[in-house]
Amino acid sequence: MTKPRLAILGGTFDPVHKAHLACALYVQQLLQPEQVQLMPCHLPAHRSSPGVSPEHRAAMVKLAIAPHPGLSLQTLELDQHRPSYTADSLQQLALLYPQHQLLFVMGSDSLAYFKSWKKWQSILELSHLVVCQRPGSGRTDGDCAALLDQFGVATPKQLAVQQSGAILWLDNAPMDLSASQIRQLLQSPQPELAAPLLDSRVLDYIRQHQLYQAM
Ligand SMILES: Nc1ncnc2c1ncn2[C@@H]1O[C@H](COP(=O)(O)OP(=O)(O)OP(=O)(O)O)[C@@H](O)[C@H]1O
Ligand SMILES: O=C(O)c1ccc[n+]([C@@H]2O[C@H](COP(=O)([O-])O)[C@@H](O)[C@H]2O)c1
Repeated sequence: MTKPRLAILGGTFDPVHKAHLACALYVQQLLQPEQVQLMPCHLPAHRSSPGVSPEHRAAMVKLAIAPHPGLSLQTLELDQHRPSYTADSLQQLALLYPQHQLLFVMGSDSLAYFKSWKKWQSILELSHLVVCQRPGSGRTDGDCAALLDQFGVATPKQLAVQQSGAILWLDNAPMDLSASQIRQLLQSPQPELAAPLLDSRVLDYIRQHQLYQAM
């Protein structure tokens, strides 16, 4: 019998935007995990601190996923007040969900520097990687080529055959947007340009709490 799946989309979500949601929904539809959990990191290990608090980032994720059954918030990293490392989080998730197959979801820009992540080999021992295409990061960029050579490019069916260690390169339509672009727009003289890139509830929350404002 095939195992139930749990997909995890890790991120800073500063703020969560429409490409995150599109990616999560694409994975949900294609791979039918029991849930796609959006897991905000507490302190990213690899970049400067987020613009807003973990509480605000989590609240925005909750609002963005509210209309989508099957998408949920995973607070494991937020609950631990320390830098977040994916290998450690997946280790904990494997204990919490011993019956499940874990799928770690990322954008192709993340795969491009995956070999610099802490214990990246153990991530592939604990989960499959599901890679959502992002403009500017193709199969030959950064670490992608070497990883796809070493681990192969899996099909959705192949994910069922092995418990972990496969890389699935999705055929999603790439979406050219980022949280940094949104933060910049929100601080620009035309903050309304950020509106189409965000779920409307998230935009309302940002306005209500006066987040990402120009200093
Ligand atoms: N437009 C996108 N297409 C595909 N994947 C994306 C896109 N935006 C973000 N992701 C992926 O979602 C995950 C979380 O991303 P993150 O929260 O850092 O958002 P971001 O838009 O990349 O933020 P920033 O611009 O601040 O770096 C990462 O794996 C990232 O690659
Ligand atoms: O564990 C690591 O070494 C590591 C290094 C870089 C990124 N990550 C994770 O990758 C996810 C996306 O990161 P980011 O910066 O695009 O938000 C997020 O869950 C991070 O915790 C993890």
